[in-house]
Amino acid sequence: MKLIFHKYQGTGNDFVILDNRDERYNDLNTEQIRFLCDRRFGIGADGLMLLNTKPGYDFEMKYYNADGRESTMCGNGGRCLVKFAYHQGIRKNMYHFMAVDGAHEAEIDDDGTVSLKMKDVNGIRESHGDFILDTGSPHYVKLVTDVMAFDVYKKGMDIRYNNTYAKEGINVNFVEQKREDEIIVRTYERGVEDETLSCGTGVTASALVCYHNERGFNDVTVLTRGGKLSVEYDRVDEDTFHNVWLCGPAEKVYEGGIELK
Ligand SMILES: N[C@@H](CCC[C@H](N)C(=O)O)C(=O)O
Repeated sequence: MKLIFHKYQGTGNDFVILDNRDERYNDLNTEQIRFLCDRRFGIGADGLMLLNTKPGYDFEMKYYNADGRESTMCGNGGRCLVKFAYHQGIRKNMYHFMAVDGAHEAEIDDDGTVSLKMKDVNGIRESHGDFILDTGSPHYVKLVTDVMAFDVYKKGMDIRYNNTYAKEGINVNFVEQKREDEIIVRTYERGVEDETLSCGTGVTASALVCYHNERGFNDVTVLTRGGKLSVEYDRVDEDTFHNVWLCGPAEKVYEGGIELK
């Protein structure tokens, strides 16, 4: 079978996207998705998404990690899928789409920036001075100094595979506070089982942990190895966050065809 794919990236978090509105890719299996995401034998990507139809919404997002398994929400993926929908002719002032963690809104600015409304967050758990929260995907956040010199792969893997998280997995973020409203984040991603250049739900989790206004509106600039994002939100109380928006670039890289066995 010849498969037509589209490659997108959001701050270096890269994705294979398939237009599945006619359901032609419904039967893709784990092995095939893993092959498509393989950087040596396939196209290469951190994850794969299907653009599906969904009654009552502009579209549905289905997300798979590079290991071929369907996973939880992907923030950068969601932003890339909105840009893809726009390029496929789905033109809206405000997009409404369904994902695994519920309904999302998104908009595209004149400069191409894609802003995605994330789910409300209710609850941050503290453990040994680190933080655990769910921003659509599960995240572990650890504050460190000199994050660019940090061994993200080794330390991330140690946490992701410890007894507590080994079975379900968790994404692990290492965060350096640069200024009151600016942080640097590096993430070890579950399902990729490596550091990625950026992780949207991880950036969001890190920004919620690093609030600067005790209550009300916060706007945090987040630097990743793949570029700059911003996270805006209202801090309702200690661990309740509403109106959480993840904003940044999402670009088409190329499109092509590949033979599937
Ligand atoms: N890169 C994503 C997160 C994708 C899901 C994650 N790997 C998981 O399995 O939890 C993002 O931008 O949020």
